[in-house]
Amino acid sequence: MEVEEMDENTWKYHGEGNKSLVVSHVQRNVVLRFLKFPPDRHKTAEEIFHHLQNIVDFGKHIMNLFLGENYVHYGEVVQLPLEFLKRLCLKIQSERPESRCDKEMDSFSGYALCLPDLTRLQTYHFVEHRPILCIEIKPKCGFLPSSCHITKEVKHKVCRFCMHQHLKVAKGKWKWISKYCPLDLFSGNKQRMYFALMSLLQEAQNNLKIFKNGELIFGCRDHQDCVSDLNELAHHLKPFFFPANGLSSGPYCTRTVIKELIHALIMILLSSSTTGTCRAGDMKSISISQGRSYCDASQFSKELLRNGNHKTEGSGLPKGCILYKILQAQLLDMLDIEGLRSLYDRVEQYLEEFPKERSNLEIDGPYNEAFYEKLKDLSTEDDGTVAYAVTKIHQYRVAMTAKDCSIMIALTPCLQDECLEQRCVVSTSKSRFMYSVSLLDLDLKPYENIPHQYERDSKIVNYYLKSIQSKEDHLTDLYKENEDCTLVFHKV
Ligand SMILES: O=P(O)(O)O[C@@H]1[C@@H](OP(=O)(O)O)[C@H](OP(=O)(O)O)[C@H](O)[C@H](OP(=O)(O)O)[C@H]1OP(=O)(O)O
Ligand SMILES: Nc1ncnc2c1ncn2[C@@H]1O[C@H](COP(=O)(O)OP(=O)(O)OP(=O)(O)O)[C@@H](O)[C@H]1O
Repeated sequence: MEVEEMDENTWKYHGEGNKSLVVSHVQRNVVLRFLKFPPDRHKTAEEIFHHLQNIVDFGKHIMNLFLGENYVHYGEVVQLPLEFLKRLCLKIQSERPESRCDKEMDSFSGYALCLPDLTRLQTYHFVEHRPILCIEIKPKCGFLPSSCHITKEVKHKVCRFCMHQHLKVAKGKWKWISKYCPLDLFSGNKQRMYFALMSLLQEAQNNLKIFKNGELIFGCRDHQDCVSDLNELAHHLKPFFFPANGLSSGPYCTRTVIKELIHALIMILLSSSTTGTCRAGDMKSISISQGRSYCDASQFSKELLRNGNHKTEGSGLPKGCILYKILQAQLLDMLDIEGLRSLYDRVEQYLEEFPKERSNLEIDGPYNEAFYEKLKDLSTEDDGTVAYAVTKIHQYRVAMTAKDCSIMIALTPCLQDECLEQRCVVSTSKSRFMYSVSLLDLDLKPYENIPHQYERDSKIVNYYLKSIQSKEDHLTDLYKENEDCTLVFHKV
């Protein structure tokens, strides 16, 4: 890092999640990503350096091979002056959403990750000063598990995202249940994908954000601080999608512009990149044919059923498109948390007896070629060994990472007659864009989280079953009340 960059005024608050906080440089296309911790649980500088280096290694040696080097930006660990960090931390504090302030940005260790600013185009750097849009999508888990270890039938029919919505709304995390269903987005069927993306625009939660020139113009920083006016969004998008024509404002314009955006996103999400190395090709494809390809709770499927159509089509994803790659990584969770829990207990028991073996089992890395090779073993025949359990745990953690990552799609208009390689260009009715696709938040999920995942899974499923049941009871009561009413009515 150059000394002049150590002025806190050249950095601004960009966003944060549950585990990290990001600031972006006001001129250069880079960001700093800091870890966050509860106030009383700070780690030593050495531990933080090791944690960040592990994040870089995991991106560089595992996710890079899995997903393709064009999509993965692992960055580097940088050391920063503590005085600068103290000032930066103070400067950005007032911009942080309240719901994220239960954790503090790590300004004590002096370490952070330096990454490219993914709201900017990653393919052509000569366009740095052009206006740019970036759409961030957190798609979540795109398949229904088919593991034989599953004890609740509903998990084979309703996806985790749709079930989780009920608990989130009950807890007050979000106000309304979203109509977005990840299975629609991952279906490869353009109609279903359109419905999924439109649903995200209607209820973005933390699954959709839109940035213009690096600034958030649509989406939620927080459940209490959401910018979600589609007319306002269309106003921002109009110059990008209809640069020359005087499409007037109003509901027709909003619909037209939003439609153009969604069509562009579908084309990009389904396009196959042929560039860059992606070693997942040497891994056997994992099929989801045993599980069904639609979710019973999806509004799209319900709508079809209501119209007498009993078959929800999935066209399948083209191999090589970003959604296909993410889905393949997610499918490494072959046993479901219910099947994994006993394997975790097996490893824990072993470690209790032989605590020094933890490093040999490579639970905390190193994330290298050998670790990648182990991920390729897709067998699910349990031979009762600790080695088998550890391999399945590694695969599960990679899958969970892919279930929680985000896609960044950056779009900038091509100039008239600008001749570019077609693979990075998307055409809409009245415009042409250069685009880049990147992935963020590819940190490996911790081993220690497994018991917590198990509990959360059963909480989500039980709450869903309970709320569906009480909805059914409510409908039965209503029906009975109506019957009573009818009787009274007849008497009169
Ligand atoms: O369990 P989920 O599906 O709710 O995912 C958590 C996310 O919630 P979401 O449902 O996307 O709103 C959650 O996101 P938010 O904090 O709710 O924005 C985190 O991404 C969390 O990951 P981590 O523990 O910080 O590494 C995520 O936890 P993991 O399960 O990925 O560990
Ligand atoms: N390299 C980047 N370029 C631009 N924006 C970024 C970058 N990295 C992160 N962000 C922004 O910061 C936000 C938080 O980052 P990130 O998702 O990595 O946090 P997290 O705490 O790890 O997330 P989670 O809550 O899923 O655990 C992202 O949603 C994204 O908008």
